[in-house]
Amino acid sequence: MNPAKVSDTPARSWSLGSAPGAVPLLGHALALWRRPLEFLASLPAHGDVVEFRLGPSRAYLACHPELVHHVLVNPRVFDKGGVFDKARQLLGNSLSVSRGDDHRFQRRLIQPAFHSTRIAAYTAGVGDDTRRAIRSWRAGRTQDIGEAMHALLMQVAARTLFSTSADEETVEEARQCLRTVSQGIYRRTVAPLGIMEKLPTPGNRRYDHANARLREIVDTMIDERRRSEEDHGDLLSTLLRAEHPETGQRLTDEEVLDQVVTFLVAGSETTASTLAFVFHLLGAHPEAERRVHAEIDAAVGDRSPVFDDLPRLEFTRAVITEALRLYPPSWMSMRVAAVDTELGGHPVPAGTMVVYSAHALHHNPELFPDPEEFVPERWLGERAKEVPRGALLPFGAGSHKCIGDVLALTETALIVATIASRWRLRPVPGSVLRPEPKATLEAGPLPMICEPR
Ligand code: HEM
Repeated sequence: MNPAKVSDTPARSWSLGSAPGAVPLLGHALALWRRPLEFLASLPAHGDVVEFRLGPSRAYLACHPELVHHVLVNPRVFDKGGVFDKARQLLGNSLSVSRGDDHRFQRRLIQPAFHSTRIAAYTAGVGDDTRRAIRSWRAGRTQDIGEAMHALLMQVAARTLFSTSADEETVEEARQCLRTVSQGIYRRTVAPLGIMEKLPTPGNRRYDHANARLREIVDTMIDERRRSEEDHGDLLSTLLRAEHPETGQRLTDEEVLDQVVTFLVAGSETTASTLAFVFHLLGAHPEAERRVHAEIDAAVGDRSPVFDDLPRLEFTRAVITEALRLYPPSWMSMRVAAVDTELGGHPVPAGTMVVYSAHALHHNPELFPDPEEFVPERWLGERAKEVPRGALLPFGAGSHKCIGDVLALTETALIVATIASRWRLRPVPGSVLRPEPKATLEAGPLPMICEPR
């Protein structure tokens, strides 16, 4: 097959390395399975492109930001195959798993719904939702901040997507279903064979039930909304009214359902984990915490923060960016070479898996000095300009770049501002952060003590 027509890899001499420590038959599969973060972060030291083996198959990690960019902006060559094909069976043909012309079509239709001018309206109630959620917090009480943020995020996601149509009980039920579905999708996409999920085990039955119930809940809301024909100013209304700019085509109810479930899966745990990491970092760095508190007090005071306050929360946003650098929720993603091609001048045969890892990029000392240190100042003023282009990649790049990035950053900043204006969260002595790399990077158990400010 002829090499595909792609924008060339940036011209310079790129080094190809091999991951050390391959085990007979398995290659590096065990290392990637058992300690994925350490394994991925160790690879850039061996080259700009590093080859590793998963059983008999060869795979490549694109380590240099320019090569990662090259992979992500050439989706016809580096295609969303592999796990995304399996995810498609689970999520329907929605934005995150579609490809090619179909993806381009969906993206054009849906992109306006995420335009920054709409985000202000979607997030208008986030501060009030957060206030309500933390009303039950008591001085001295310990709580798992990951769990608390997950519950809150589901309320916020429901508000953003469906405004007021969901009652609290239904939202909580949807949250429980979403947890089961997200974990099930992860297990099913990484499982090499499609047999295990078809067996009538209790776990599979739980997954099937949660998936059916979640879709039923969302379906009911779409149905109600279609009948009322009112514009509620939320994401669901925008999706239902979205029209392709050229063809005028709209999404069917089934397509809206797939998209909404995808937004819940792609947007809730990622944002909730980011918040948990932010509060963990603030609890561990009192000086940064003081600065965040002072900034929020000056910019927002006692009222609920809104979208327009964000420009004045510069340090708070730098803390969030630094949390996303240290703990990117989307820690690894992959593409498959659709045709024989090359990466950094090295041949990549069709069918080869090409991986990019935000975790590996963000922890590379060549890109970020003292990569393990929490330094929000990296993202302020002139210093921010020193960060190499493409080195920070929490939301990916190219045509599949996260469509919810502005929404996620806005929700995160508003929630941090609302909570930090009232509470300081202290780590429980002796508790240690152990991030869990699953479908997203989760914070794991994170007990923190609430102290009123
Ligand atoms: C901190 C929170 C979030 C992070 C870190 C994050 C990260 C990412 C990343 C890295 C990708 C690209 C994956 C790849 O290249 O394979 C992605 C895609 C996507 N994200 Fe997010 N995301 C977040 C929040 C959200 C939210 C709030 C939504 C929606 C409400 C969302 C919806 C999506 C969708 C639909 C895609 C697929 C886009 C496409 O393929 O065109 N995400 N996200």
